[in-house]
Amino acid sequence: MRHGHTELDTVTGRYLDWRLFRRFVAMVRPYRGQAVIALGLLPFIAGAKLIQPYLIKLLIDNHIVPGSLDGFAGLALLFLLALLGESLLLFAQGYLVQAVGQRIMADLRRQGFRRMLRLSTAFFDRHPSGRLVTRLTSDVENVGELFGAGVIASVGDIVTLIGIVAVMFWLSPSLTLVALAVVPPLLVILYLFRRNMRDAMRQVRARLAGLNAFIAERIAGIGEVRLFGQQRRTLDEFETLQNDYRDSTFRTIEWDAALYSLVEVLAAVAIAAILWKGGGEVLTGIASFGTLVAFIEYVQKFFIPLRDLSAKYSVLQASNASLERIFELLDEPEEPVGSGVYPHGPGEVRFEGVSFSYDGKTPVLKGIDLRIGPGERVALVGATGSGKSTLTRLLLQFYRPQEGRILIDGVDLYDLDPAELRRRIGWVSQEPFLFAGTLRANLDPAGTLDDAALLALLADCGMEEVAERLEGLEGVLSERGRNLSSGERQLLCLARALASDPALLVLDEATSRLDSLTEQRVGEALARAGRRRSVLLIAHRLRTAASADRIHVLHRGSVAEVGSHRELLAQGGLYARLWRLQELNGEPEEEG
Ligand SMILES: Nc1ncnc2c1ncn2[C@@H]1O[C@H](COP(=O)(O)OP(=O)(O)OP(=O)(O)O)[C@@H](O)[C@H]1O
Repeated sequence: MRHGHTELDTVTGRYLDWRLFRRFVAMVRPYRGQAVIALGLLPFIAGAKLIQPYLIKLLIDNHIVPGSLDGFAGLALLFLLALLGESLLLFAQGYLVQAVGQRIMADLRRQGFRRMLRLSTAFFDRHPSGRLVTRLTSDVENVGELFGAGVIASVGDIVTLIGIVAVMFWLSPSLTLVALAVVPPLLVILYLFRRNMRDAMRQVRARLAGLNAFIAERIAGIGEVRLFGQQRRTLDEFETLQNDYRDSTFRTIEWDAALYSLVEVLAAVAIAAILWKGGGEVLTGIASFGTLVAFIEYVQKFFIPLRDLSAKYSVLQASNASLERIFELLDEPEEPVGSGVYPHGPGEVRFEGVSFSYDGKTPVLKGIDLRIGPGERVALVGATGSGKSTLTRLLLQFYRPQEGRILIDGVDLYDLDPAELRRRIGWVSQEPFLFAGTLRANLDPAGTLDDAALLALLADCGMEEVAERLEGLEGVLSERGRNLSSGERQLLCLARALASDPALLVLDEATSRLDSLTEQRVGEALARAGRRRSVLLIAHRLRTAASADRIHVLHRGSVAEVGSHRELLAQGGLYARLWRLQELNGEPEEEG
């Protein structure tokens, strides 16, 4: 099970993909004003930072060493102002960067979620929900970091570095060369760090996605976890996943700590070398004491951006995986949609030679011909897995057949706007799904019906008591409608399907969870409702299907028999056998 998750969260081969990165930078465009201000503040921040050691040098050389207080206070005040200025500018810049970063994150999440809502049903068959949640949460956050901690801060570091080296050269080229002598070993350390850190960070992210997917799946199936006594095993699998995640996090911490301490050591070596060489220059009068002190300050400031730059470069590289995952989602082709209006004809539905496979290999429906005339009641029966629900999913444009056509009043279904199509088809699926929210919002998502109509619908579907218990239309349903029984959920879904006054009603085992009395009552309501519209009915209990105008018997994805109940019984084929079997099992005969 564990591998099922981690395999999906593979660490990709590429490190930093500049094409993706450029695309990310394009996302900053709407906020370029703020981004430019944040960048524009960088030279001022660097200036405020760099002037401080120089002011110390002036204080020492012009006032402390000669013992002159003239102008001392002014310089000291300037030093204080430089410190304060640096802090204020850093605050303003940090705020701007974070604000832009958060906006980019919100944009990415919005675009990702909007895209998800437009993707084909097949996409969701392929991607576990936990992983999709991770893309819109942690992946987006990683990418948000790219802007703030990554791009802008790196530019800041580069500006500071260039400034420091320039000032050091200006003050003393010989001391600068001594300080820069530690740069080659530093580069080796930074190279090793970068290579190891980016791998470790990408592991962290991949493992977090795996952990999230696992948690989401097990929470969704918590009942089954308990039912099969799998708590212990689930906890063990969780522990393994989370230990892997923790271990990969430890690796990043180790590399980070190692980098910090090694850079400190090199900085100390550089300072010692400057003290040695600079001390001699001070004694021989080549350099002033103030220059030496300022140099030590500059060297310390020189190592910080170098170290940070390297750390940020690894963040940037590691974010590639997140960028890749987000853009992959944004590039996922949307479900192709037609734009035609629903025909205002009598409402004939026709399947012509329709074949379909979910994976493109295993055929699920084979050359289906089926007609639902205006106002007709057509039933689909057949063994489990014979393709009945799949046929209804094609009718709702959830999937597209590989062969054949589905026509509504002669118009190809795939030329129609799916939103319009789905409004005209009332569908009650085998697994009724309700959203957390009020009874009203579930019953009439479009908000088009008044209270009286909604209450009448509920009464028609035998839901008065439930509505009373929930204290009316504003009564709240919990997630997936868990505070209703499965039969009650089915009734509510029926009422919801009828609420839009559909031209065609598709009932996929829509009354399978009801007791006989309720089923009879709902059956009458459906028969009343069905008088004004066509009905496609799927039923395992044949007596539910018996009253249909025509019954199609599906067998392994093909239509094996077609006819009315009487005709099929007379044929003595599959349907007749099934009917006899159900009779023997005590299903009351009820011929239509
Ligand atoms: N999303 C899917 N991805 C891949 N295969 C699927 C998917 N949904 C269904 N199938 C396969 O398609 C076949 C037909 O499934 P379908 O749900 O249409 O059967 P059914 O006749 O409605 O069965 P039941 O009576 O159990 O509801 C089955 O073999 C099933 O395994």
